[in-house]
Amino acid sequence: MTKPVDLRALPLIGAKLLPPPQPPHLLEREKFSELLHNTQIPSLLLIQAPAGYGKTTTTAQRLARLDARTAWYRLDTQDNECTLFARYLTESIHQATGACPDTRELLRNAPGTPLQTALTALLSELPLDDEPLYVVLDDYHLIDNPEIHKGVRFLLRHMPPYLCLAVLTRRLPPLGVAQLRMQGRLLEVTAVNLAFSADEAQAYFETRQPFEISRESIERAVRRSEGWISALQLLATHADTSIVFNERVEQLETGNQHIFEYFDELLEQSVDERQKDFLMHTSILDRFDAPLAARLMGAEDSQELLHSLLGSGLFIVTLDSSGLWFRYHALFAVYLKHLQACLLPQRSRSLHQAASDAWYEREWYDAAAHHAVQAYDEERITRLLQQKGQQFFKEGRLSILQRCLDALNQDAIAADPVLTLLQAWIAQNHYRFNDAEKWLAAAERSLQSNVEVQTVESIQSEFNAVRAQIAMNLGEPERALVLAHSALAHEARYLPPSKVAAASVIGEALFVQGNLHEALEHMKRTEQVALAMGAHQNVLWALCQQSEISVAQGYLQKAYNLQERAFQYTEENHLQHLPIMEFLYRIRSQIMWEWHHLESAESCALKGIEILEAQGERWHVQSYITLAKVAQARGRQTLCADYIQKVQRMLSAGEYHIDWMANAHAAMLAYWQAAHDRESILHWLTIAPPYDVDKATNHFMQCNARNWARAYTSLEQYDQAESILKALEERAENLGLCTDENRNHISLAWLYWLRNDREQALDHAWEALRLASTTGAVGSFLRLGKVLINLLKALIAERELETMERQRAERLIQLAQQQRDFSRAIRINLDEAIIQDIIDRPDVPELIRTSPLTRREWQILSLIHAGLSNDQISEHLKVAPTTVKTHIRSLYQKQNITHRSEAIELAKNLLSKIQGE
Ligand SMILES: Nc1ncnc2c1ncn2[C@@H]1O[C@H](COP(=O)(O)OP(=O)(O)OP(=O)(O)O)[C@@H](O)[C@H]1O
Repeated sequence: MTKPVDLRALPLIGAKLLPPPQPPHLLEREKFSELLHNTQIPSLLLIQAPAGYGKTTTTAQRLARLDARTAWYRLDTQDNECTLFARYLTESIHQATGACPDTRELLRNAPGTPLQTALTALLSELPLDDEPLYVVLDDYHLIDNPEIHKGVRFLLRHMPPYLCLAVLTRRLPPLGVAQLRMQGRLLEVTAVNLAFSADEAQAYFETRQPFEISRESIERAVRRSEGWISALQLLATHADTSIVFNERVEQLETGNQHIFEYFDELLEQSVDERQKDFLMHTSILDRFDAPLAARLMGAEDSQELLHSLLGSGLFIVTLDSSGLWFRYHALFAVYLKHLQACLLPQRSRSLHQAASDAWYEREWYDAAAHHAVQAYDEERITRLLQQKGQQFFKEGRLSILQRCLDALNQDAIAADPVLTLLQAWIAQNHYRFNDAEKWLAAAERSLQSNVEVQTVESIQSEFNAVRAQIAMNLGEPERALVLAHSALAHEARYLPPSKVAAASVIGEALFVQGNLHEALEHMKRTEQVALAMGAHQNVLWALCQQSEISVAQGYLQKAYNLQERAFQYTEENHLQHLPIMEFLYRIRSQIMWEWHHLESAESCALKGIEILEAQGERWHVQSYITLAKVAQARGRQTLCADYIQKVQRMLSAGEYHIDWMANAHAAMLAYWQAAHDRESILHWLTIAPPYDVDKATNHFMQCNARNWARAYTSLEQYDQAESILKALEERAENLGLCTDENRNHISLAWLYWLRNDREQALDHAWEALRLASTTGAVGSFLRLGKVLINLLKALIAERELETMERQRAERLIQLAQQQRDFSRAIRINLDEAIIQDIIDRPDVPELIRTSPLTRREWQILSLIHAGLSNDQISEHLKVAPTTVKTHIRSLYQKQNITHRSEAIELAKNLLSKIQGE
């Protein structure tokens, strides 16, 4: 028999006392630059987060920046032996400070020394006052010996004030954390803090990937990984093109083998069979508390199991401050669902049924409906729809409504007017107009034989509300008006919000017919009725429509304010995830683009994509259009081309309203013009929707006709363009479509300028400038590209502009000058060899060698030296301005710089070496 190893006497492993090596693609994290100061030292720095969240890397990075004395101790399971723990601890402190030689000696000679004695000796040897000292206990979750916890508590009670114990752990250690928190001696960092933001992820990928990744993709990756760096790292390692990258991001939702394996190992190490059972049963839930878990498990001990799992450092997120509600981390949830489907497939249905009933009893009806759908349980779905379908509709919860209806038998729907109306509204909302009509007709047939004539009439009138909206969407406002009035003639017995919808159709019809004032008044009244009814969907719709009408009238600020009201309403009623929110974000992004607030325009478009993520790409067209426009304004040609391509693909694959098409075509034409792609413009003319200036009574018909004029102008067919624009202009002026007037004058100015008709060009430019004092238009001007500079310079020189107009013109010139043309976009490539050359020189500042800059940071330093502003750098490098800021902060931190002038000085010094000055 072999003798058991005496752990107390084992030699110490030197590597356990070394700070971890820095990863090769280390990202400086600005948000931690304020963490810890040598002046204010907490007793305990607790960094607690699940595996792979960056606890070790972030701590090591921050302590290195602080340049403080650090005793690093990486624990493993062997360190549960008390003396071994005391020896390593003493050794690490000794190596960092030279202190505690006697304790070190004592432990070497008497390995059986009790922990308490050893720690007392260690504390007695530490001076009472000294420079800050950080003692890091990394992977502390591996310690489960209560004696050691007791020893650490002892240490925390008696250690000198300059000493900070940094405990890095996956789970909460029993170290009297609550008391330290109350005493103000604790500093906590959690998974929420450690998670990478989209900006950080973008900076991280930019240093790693040679290809361009869209912000959309980055945000999706961060959303799905919840900023978990290990998953982001995996994406970076396993993708060599942007297409593969995007595929990997998609996989985060369906399941990635490497991540599954990672979680397999984690479960193997940290949970027992009973805990695993808990995970399997609750995996189907989007959120849970202990009673819900108990209900699904049918077990008494679920409270204890939950408690033990929370203590095991798994990927479980606490949802509220009461600490009663939890959910699984998004990627862990994907994994658990997969495991559940493999291990307990036969239980799936009954688990979902139990969950549906439990939620129903708690009056969380959409969760109840969700699980009823997952269980394919028609009975439960029907019961829920009959009781709550109207409420879902009123509150705009259309996604769950749709999933319920999709799971039902068609005859059951046709026999029920409420279900039919719900189904028809959903179909119309998805632009499946024929389907909607089929549902209505089927119900009419089915009901005719079963109910009285009067009832049939009133049902038909309610059905006409849907038909009115369909007619509206098909571009038939006259028919829409007739149907809407017929819907308003009867009480809405089955689905009261239908009547509000019919009323808003009348407003929409008036709007597209060019009766802006009347339309606005109508929409205001509709909003009031919807508010009184608590019909959220209709309230938001009415507000968005008022915003659209205000935009058409040229009052963009008023439209913005209306949108603010809608956002506020959303917040008050917790409606942030309703599909209609995409509409609100979309119209907000359009105003932001027009005002040249590109970052906001981009983030609103991305928000729209996020909201409709589950509905499929078809619904992202409008967001993609904005993203293409933003990319063009930033001079990012590849990205713009990608979005334009996507939009084209989607337009050719499905049918879209002329409003969407005209908007898309405008972006496409602007792109082709900037890319000097005459062929695409010529081709577009062969497939473009026909225009009719007489019908250009609204923004989309105006836009469509203007697109023709744009195309003709780009192709130097000026006469055709002129006749369209002149007729459009007259129509817009008569109807008070001021934003269109503004855009028409810009187009006319451009046209005449190209045709060398200077006087007319300046007349229209001046008029456009005047109108811009109401609209605030910027984006529509900048779309002209560099031509705008000469045009406006001539205007300032040759006409007597009022002060405000001149200032506006000057601002536009400035923006146009900063704007990058596609063809002129500059990419600066600093050669690796040259950088190495600089670093190798003996006369470079020490920090350049000890805190190496990334390639991107070198580029940015050289651009700062060249005198570019942050915005210009972002344009040059084709990255977001926030990314530039992140790089600059990191650069400053590394080189201990506080002002731009110092950066310029450093760059001058370094770059002069390669330039041989
Ligand atoms: N700022 C960063 N820049 C680049 N990579 C990082 C950064 N932070 C963490 N990483 C990478 O993420 C991975 C996980 O980081 P780390 O080991 O620090 O996590 P941890 O939370 O300490 O994990 P564990 O619980 O397993 O100890 C590592 O591969 C690390 O290199």
